[in-house]
Amino acid sequence: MNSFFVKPMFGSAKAFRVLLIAVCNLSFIALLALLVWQVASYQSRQSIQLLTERGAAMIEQSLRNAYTVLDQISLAPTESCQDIYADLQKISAATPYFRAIYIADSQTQRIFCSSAHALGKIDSPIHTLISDGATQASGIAWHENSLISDREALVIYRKLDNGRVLIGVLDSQYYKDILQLVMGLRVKTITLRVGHLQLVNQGDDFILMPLTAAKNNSTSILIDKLPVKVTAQHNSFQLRKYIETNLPLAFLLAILFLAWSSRWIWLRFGENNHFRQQVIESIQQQQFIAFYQPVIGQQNSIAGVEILARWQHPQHGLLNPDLFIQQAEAQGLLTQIMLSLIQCVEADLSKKPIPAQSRVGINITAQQLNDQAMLNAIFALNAKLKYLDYQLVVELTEEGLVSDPDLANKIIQEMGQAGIMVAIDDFGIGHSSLASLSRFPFHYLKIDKSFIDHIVSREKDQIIVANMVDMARQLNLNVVAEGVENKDQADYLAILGIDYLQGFYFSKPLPMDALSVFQFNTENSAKFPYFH
Ligand SMILES: Nc1nc2c(ncn2[C@@H]2O[C@H](COP(=O)(O)O[C@H]3[C@@H](O)[C@H](n4cnc5c(=O)[nH]c(N)nc54)O[C@@H]3COP(=O)(O)O)[C@@H](O)[C@H]2O)c(=O)[nH]1
Repeated sequence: MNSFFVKPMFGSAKAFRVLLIAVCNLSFIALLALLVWQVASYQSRQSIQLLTERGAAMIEQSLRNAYTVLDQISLAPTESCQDIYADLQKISAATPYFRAIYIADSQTQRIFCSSAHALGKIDSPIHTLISDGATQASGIAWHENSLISDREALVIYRKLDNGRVLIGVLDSQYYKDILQLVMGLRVKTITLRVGHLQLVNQGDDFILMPLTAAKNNSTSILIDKLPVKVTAQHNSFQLRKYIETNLPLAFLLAILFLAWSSRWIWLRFGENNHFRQQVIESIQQQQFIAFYQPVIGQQNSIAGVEILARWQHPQHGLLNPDLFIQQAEAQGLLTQIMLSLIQCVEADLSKKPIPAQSRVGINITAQQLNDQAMLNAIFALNAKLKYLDYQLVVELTEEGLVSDPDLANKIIQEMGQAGIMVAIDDFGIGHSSLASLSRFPFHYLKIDKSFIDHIVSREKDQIIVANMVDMARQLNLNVVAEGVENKDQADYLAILGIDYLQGFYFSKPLPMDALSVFQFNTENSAKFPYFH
């Protein structure tokens, strides 16, 4: 089966986590890209808006100035062109964006005076400059040529009460320069719309053309009280520039997010975290329960039990401690499990399911000797068991005792003083079993199953076990043989004079219900007697 589909017992498969990280991070990158695009578009729009407003403000300022200039010219109705020609020339020359000033008569619809013609004399229909013939009080419009040149010009006029019409021809170059300077390369198309015509940039130059609909991605500013609109169409170059500006920050964000989210997903859906969460939930739901393996004594009856933890897992069923004790200890969860287990044991044993004065063995790791909460629980359990007339036996393996022998010694002594017996578990397989025996004040010695497995057939094991028993006698220690699986082993060990036997031949570890009805001489147990 594809490993992707194989769900580990605790946590998700690596392939699943990698896929989750990839999906999550790709989605984030897509979102980030969209965000960068949106921010850059916004910034670009804002900058174009600002530029357009600035350009429109400059154009408005110049147009208002131009009207003010026209308004300064006072014309008596009878004044002839010769009388005012010099003034017209002076005003026109002094105002930078004026190309010429003309005077027309609205009655005759003729232009009769010009600052740009010799002696001011001109005779031209008013329509050559003002298409509506000055029917309004004032106006402004693009004109494809002025009367002086064939270059386009912006024409403004003011109709006076006396029937004269003052016409200002403004240099289009001036407006082109404003637009070019203010907006330059930053916009794609710049349009100065006046009346029915618009001045539009094309390449480096501007052309006059009929109005077209403004593009979607453009910004327009209408100048107050004038039919003049400045429109700028956004430039993709500008957008790209803002995208590039935002990229370093986006890149940094992406790196931070990718690192953080990958780690989070890995841990959150990883075995350790999953395991931790499940353990915590299971403790709350009291899913750590105690099984009890009977220990058979010389009277061929239950002399005691060993408490063995089981995890009643909601998905995986009943789990043996090999599947969780080590991992729990590595994650600092073992003591919490043990505290929960002890609660279960106290409740179970309060029903007195085994004979009075039975030994009740509990396994604790050497590391837990450093754990005050664990020690407190052990001393409290001892008090409760004493009250129930049971004897607590703490089973320790030698590995770890040696890491801090002084502390271990102190605690074992304190336990002894409190009436707790201490057994050295799995005796004989460690590096320094004998040294441990000499160093620590044990009460029990539990011979490891590996010496019992071949006790009937292997002479060396027979010699070793016989010497262990002999040594234990001399050291005044009780001896338990672990892992007795058949009658031959049990018979052999009984003859050797072992105090207690424990193993599947007598009984597997049992839940409390089964333990309370367990009978040593029923069909599920070995025949008795073993001890002669
Ligand atoms: N710190 C703690 N350690 C604990 C606790 N509960 C159990 N353990 C340790 O987990 C190891 C595995 O325990 P378990 O799967 O319960 O196995 C025990 C017996 O079922 C097994 N056994 C007993 N007799 C026989 C037998 O005849 N044949 C056979 N194949 N197995 C047998 O041995 C285990 C008990 O061993 P020991 O502790 O050395 O007496 C085990 O190391 C437990 O110590 C806990 O609460 N805390």
